Amino acid sequence: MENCAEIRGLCVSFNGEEVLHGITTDIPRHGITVLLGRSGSGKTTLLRALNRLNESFAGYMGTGTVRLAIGGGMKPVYGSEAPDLTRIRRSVGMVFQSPNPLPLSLRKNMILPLELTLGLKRDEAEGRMEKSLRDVGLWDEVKDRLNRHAASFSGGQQQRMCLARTLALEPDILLLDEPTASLDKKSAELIEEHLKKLEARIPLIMVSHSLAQARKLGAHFKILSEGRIINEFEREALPRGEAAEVFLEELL
Ligand SMILES: Nc1ncnc2c1ncn2[C@@H]1O[C@H](COP(=O)(O)OP(=O)(O)OP(=O)(O)O)[C@@H](O)[C@H]1O
Repeated sequence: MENCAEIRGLCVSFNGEEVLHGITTDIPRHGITVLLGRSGSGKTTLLRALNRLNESFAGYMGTGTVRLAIGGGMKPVYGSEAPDLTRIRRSVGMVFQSPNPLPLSLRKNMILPLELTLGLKRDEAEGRMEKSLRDVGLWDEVKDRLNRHAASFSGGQQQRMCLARTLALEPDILLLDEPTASLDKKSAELIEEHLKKLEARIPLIMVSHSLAQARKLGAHFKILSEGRIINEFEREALPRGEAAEVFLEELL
């Protein structure tokens, strides 16, 4: 199976305390990979190891290797052979638990990263904005209100905008850290619907606390406990229907 990530002996510590203990795993290119585990098991830290976000925190230390399918081949993300950090962050998009719009209009939220990161001209950026907002089913809802402050939209709309803003940069891999945790059921379902469509286009690696969501979206599952992967399996291993959630719960 083609991989989007190959992780070998990954250890991460903060202030001398090791929180990931030699993780070795492959993440397939196709199908959503879901990271599950109890609170504090290291899911977010593992996700952040992929775009080197752990480095932004005080007291970080890491060893091991991570190779990602970015820029048309498998590339190390740590060490002297790695592309520069800006390039890595652009290639590995991330959507966080709560929407994080810039304190600007929705249009500026979408356009600025395209102009500043990709150097697109205004017309091109506007076109890309529309396409990405359509991808997340938001265009028709917001097209007449693009100059309104991003924070004035609903939480679900803001989160879809954040997803669109990340997708507009055309990342090679998309990381999702509990992307629906702050949303109501209906908004969460909308995001799930769009993630399901995106999986054909881009590798998605997602942390989720919702077993129902994991069952709905996951193709590959990795269960973490105390900084280690303790179980890995494919969708086919899940029992049918809601029994899948009981099965997953028992593994956590
Ligand atoms: N920036 C940081 N500084 C210090 N310790 C950290 C930092 N980030 C994570 N940790 C520690 O690493 C361990 C794993 O945390 P992490 O957030 O990765 O777990 P998680 O499984 O994502 O938890 P949750 O489901 O509650 O979000 C925890 O003990 C946490 O306190």
